[in-house]
Amino acid sequence: MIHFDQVSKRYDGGFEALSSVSFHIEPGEFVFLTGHSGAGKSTLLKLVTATEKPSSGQVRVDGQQLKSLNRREIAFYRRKLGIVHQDHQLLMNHSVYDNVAQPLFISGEHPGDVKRRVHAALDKVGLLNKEKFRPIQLSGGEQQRVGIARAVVKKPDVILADEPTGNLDPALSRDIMNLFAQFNDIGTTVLIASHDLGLIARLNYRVLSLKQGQMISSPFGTNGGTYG
Ligand SMILES: Nc1ncnc2c1ncn2[C@@H]1O[C@H](COP(=O)(O)OP(=O)(O)OP(=O)(O)O)[C@@H](O)[C@H]1O
Repeated sequence: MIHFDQVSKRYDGGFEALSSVSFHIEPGEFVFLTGHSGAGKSTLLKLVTATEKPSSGQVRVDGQQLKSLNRREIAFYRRKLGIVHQDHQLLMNHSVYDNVAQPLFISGEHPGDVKRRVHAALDKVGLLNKEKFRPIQLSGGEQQRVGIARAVVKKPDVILADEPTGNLDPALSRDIMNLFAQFNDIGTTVLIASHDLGLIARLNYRVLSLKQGQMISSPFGTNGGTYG
């Protein structure tokens, strides 16, 4: 589903954030991406979302060579991705309902479908009773769940999450991971960047580890990895 072939990313200014990274993730896999701060995790995710382009090498997702896509094709490509940000990036002046509906409004869905799908997504994350609230009226964990509902409302093929449990306590972090596991159970490919080694160790998923821009463990295997 996600293929990196000898991918390097050098930012303007010359810093090489990723160096010749190769790995692949099969459809329906659940994979953690870990590494110290600055190791290149967010950069790797930005290459998958086509927010950044590789300086060299190839990124293919679901058979599509990302560097050959034009702006319109990138917007269309992103429809198959559900992206969860650490800081939620919610619209604070809008209701929970409107936040979750946002991707459907953007893609011009029929209003009847919007309501059905938003309610299904909110139900999945346990927030159906808070659809009229504004994000500011919710706890951090609830806000993160709104972000997840927004990411999954279009039934993406791939969920990408950058430190989705960064500010949450251990119990809430487990709840969030369980949610991702539920989406994975129905076939969604999941890639999560996380520092939380304790949480990762408790879950039996493949771990990709980056160290100073290099992939240092199990790029193709199925066992866990560490970084040090
Ligand atoms: N737009 C940019 N321009 C220049 N350098 C950048 C840019 N974005 C990231 N970098 C650098 O690339 C390196 C990798 O950054 P990245 O955000 O991918 O790391 P990370 O592993 O996600 O770190 P963290 O866990 O702290 O979020 C860092 O040294 C960072 O300073």
